[in-house]
Amino acid sequence: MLKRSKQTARETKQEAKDAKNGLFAACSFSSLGLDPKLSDQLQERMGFEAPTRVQAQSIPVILSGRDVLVNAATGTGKTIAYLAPIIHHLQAHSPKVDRSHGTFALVIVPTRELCLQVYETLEKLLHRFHWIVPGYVMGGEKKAKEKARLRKGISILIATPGRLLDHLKNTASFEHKNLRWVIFDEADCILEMGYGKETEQIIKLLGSRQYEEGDEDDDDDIVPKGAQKQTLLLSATLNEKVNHLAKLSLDDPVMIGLENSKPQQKLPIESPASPDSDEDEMVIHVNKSANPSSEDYGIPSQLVQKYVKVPCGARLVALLSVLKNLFEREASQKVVVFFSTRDAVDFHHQLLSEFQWPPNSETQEEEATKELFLKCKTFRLHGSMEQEDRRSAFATFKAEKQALLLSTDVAARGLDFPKVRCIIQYDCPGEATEYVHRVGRTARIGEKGEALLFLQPVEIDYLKDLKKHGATLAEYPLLKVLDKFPLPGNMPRIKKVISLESHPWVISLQRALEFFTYGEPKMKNLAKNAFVSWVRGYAAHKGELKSIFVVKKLHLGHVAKSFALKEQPSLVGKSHHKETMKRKRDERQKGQHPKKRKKMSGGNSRSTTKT
Ligand SMILES: Nc1ncnc2c1ncn2[C@@H]1O[C@H](COP(=O)(O)OP(=O)(O)OP(=O)(O)O)[C@@H](O)[C@H]1O
Repeated sequence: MLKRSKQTARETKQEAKDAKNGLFAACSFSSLGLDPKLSDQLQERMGFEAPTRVQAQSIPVILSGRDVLVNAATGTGKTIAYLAPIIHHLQAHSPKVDRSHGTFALVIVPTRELCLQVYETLEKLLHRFHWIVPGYVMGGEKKAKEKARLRKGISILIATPGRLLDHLKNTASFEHKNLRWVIFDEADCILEMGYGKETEQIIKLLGSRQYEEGDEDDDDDIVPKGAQKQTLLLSATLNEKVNHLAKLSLDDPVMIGLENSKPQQKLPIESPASPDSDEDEMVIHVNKSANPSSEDYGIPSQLVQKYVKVPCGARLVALLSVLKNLFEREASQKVVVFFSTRDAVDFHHQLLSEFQWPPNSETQEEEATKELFLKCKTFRLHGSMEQEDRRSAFATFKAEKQALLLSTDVAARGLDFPKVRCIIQYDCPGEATEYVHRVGRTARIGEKGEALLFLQPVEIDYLKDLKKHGATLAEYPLLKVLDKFPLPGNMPRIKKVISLESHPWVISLQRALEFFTYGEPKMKNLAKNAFVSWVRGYAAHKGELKSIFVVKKLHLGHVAKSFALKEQPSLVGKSHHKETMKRKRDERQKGQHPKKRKKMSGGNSRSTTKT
């Protein structure tokens, strides 16, 4: 037995080593053409022994001034790949860059947390180049303070699209006539989040790619006339959806990591307004005849991907059991759980922060042995939180060694939390791209990691969709894990469990959770709100996924159970309530028993913003 576990440990170590070997290039940062002080900073101060492959491929091309599209797996170091060449050029700039020259480089990112993260990396990189000023502007911050910072001058600016557009339109002192680099990090996400129109306006307001010849000479204008703006688009899931943005912003781009794309071609700067209208002008073109099943996204090879099949009514118990098992197996680790709505995050956060175990204590001694069901610190992150709470949750979770983060998709893109061992997708992501980014919060830079996707039996076809994109998942042995837990009191252990719901551990934990939820009006309200928004979110799945996540197939009583509610709240909106009543009336008239068909009747509820 011991021999086998030693062998498994050896194999895991070897796999991790292989992943690292495949990730790094056999060269040094300085051999890529970066300034020695900058290479030193990367190697000595930041501890990066060698560049990753994507860095080795991208840095020389970006240094050469070409526009670039970079598609590389999550956690492969794309941030350094675009920041290092910019710093290389700026530190050598003559005359020496100072605040009065305004902004030279603009990095556009989809979320506030990513904005702060890129800013932190930039600060570290600029350690020896104090005259280059980093800065950020983003939603949730005080505009007046940002205006003051922009007036003073920021050399490299990180921004979220909405706030950037606001400053471009309304902050006269925002100096950007020396702008030389525009970077869209997580380019596809910026568009998917509905920032398409803002992005087009930003591109327009920043002006054409070419600095106009013959402009009046200006002392602060230090970019040579005729020089070109350089634009970079990066993501782990660049696909045909970014074509419109690519056509608008890129000139003769070099593709990195887009093997199926068309060869480089010269593209018109101004393109027709309708996205992807002309196939010949597409920048990213997935060759479907070479790969008829669709495009593969880069998922780290060392990531262990699993799914757990759970009937709806047992979902909550399964989640708590999986988490307890994870933290009992390895106390010192970090886990992220993704939910589809903000209300669901709030409910589960409150529950996990307060729910104690064992549930029934009859004596004082038993009461004294009670402890939190999950002993780790639990954090939450979503878009309705106050900016300060968001910032603090993000920073604290990053620094913790053992913790759990419950989040919406706001944490799915780009965030780099060190040492996250496991990603749980309790609510299914939308498209496969979101799956890729969520799981990409673990197994970063060659580290090991696990990902677990929760699916109801009726949703199992989602696995086929993932397979089309190169993700193959093995089944998680849930029953085996449930069997490990000691049963409270004198509950008999049944030898053969027929269904998951009849498992004694599931029954006892579900009962305790419902007792807890009904113990406090606040908890019950959180559960009801979470139930309502979850059902709406479920109804909002788009495109082909609508045939997998069919709201009509939901048993709302079981959904309620998954929020520790004993019965289905009649809160899906008055229209739903009316519909249910009408259906029950119809069923009675037809002589059917209403309880036999307790499915969702209407599928027209729409989700609120998911993040
Ligand atoms: N050459 C390197 N050697 C070691 N670590 C590195 C190297 N380059 C970057 N890193 C580290 O790797 C981690 C991932 O980097 P980064 O966040 O840039 O990845 P990414 O490719 O942008 O991921 P995502 O697609 O999820 O946004 C960071 O912690 C970063 O500091």
